[in-house]
Amino acid sequence: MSRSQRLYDWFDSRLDVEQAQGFLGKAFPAEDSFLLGEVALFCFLFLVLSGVFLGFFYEPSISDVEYEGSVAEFQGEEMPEAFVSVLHITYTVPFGMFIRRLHHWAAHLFVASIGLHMLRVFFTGAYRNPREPNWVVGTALAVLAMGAAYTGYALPFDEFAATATSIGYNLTVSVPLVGDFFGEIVFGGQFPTSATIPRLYFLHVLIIPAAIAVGLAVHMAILIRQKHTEAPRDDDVEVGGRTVDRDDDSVIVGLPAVPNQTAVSAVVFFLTAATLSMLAGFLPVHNVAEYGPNDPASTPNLIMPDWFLMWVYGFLKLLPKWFSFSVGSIHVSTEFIGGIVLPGLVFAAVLAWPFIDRTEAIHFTADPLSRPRQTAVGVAAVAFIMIASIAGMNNILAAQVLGTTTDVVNPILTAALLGVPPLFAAITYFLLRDGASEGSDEGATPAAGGGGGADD
Ligand code: HEM
Repeated sequence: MSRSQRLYDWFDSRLDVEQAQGFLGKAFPAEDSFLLGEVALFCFLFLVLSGVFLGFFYEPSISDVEYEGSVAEFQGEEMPEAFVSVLHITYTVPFGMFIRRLHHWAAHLFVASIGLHMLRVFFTGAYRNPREPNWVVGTALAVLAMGAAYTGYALPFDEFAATATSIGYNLTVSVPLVGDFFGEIVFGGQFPTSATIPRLYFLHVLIIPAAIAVGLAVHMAILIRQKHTEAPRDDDVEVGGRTVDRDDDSVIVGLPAVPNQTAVSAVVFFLTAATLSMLAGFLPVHNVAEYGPNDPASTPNLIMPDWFLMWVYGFLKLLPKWFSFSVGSIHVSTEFIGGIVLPGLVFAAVLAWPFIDRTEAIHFTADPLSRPRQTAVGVAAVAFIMIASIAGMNNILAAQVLGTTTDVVNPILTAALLGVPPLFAAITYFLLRDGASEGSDEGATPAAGGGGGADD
């Protein structure tokens, strides 16, 4: 008996590997866009690993300490400990700057890949019956990912990031009746108190990652239970000596999980690692030494959230200040409407979508070109978020691009936000209408091809 066979038998007698073989042979459809979810998954892994490294050196406190590090301009100065520890990570700890940058880029790639994954699921109709629950779990994961990035933004406690984070505090306390309570829980009271950074740190390193990990476990469990969607097949497919009918939706045709799909996933893993390493090696991130420690007495000229929250900032910029009212003793402010109500409605619409676009249970994905209505809605939604994001940068657009003031560009941006999405939706609909047979969601998408496995 060979050594490998003996090793196999050793494990088999203890772990019943034989029984797991059915699971290891499960088929995974061979579609490149299905790998976006894996990129998000691997980014989360890199975030946790790099975050653990940073956690060894970061100090979640804003008590003043004397700086004695290698940045000459701060020598001997009393500064918040959180800020000092980030300078220490960046300039003194071996590989500190690299890991800090890697953590930063992994966070951005995480959110970006989630966004693209969500668009893939939307445009191919993979959210439809019976996958609505996974769409809902996914939406929660997207919110948590943004929450993780937001709570991490303020941790260096430099002037720029701390001021941008204070916008979140203002939005939180703007919620009628319960705002102050949540401001106390999340920020430890009036931003920034000595409790603010410890609270944000606690959320950033424990509560939100744990919630993401639980959400991911549920997301993957539902995926395995329901089986992955698959592109419609052109023809019957020969797999492992049996013929699978082109319309047989009880069987998945794809690569066996082990070893083929595992090899593909390994490539995605190493490509993600390589991309993040390249970014961390060559692209600097948020330069804390340049901004200096947070100074509650001053406000930086430019305040900006991260790009993925820019659309929310856009709502805040476009809503006129008079757009607020009172009901009895309850004041409904512009901050509350622009920063909480409107984004809340956007997420409510996202959550509700699979229950609006209702179908019979369906296994195959759809061709976006054969779904004029749904694709038109998707195009309008993307246009809406992009215009709102441009509005979030209205001051840069006005001063640096158009050489004018925000008073001039704001009405144009408001008109664009309300007018362009419906216009794009109408154009998309009319362009696709003739080529698609409405109601037949499965258009002429070419089949994913055979692959090596079939999974009942
Ligand atoms: C932390 C964030 C997320 C991670 C790591 C993640 C990961 C994954 C992975 C690995 C898959 C299987 C491969 C694939 O289809 O790409 C998947 C499938 C799926 N995801 Fe996500 N996902 C996340 C967020 C989301 C979001 C924001 C949505 C939508 C709102 C979503 C909805 C779905 C659905 C419906 C499926 C099943 C698709 C199918 O069967 O074709 N996910 N996810």
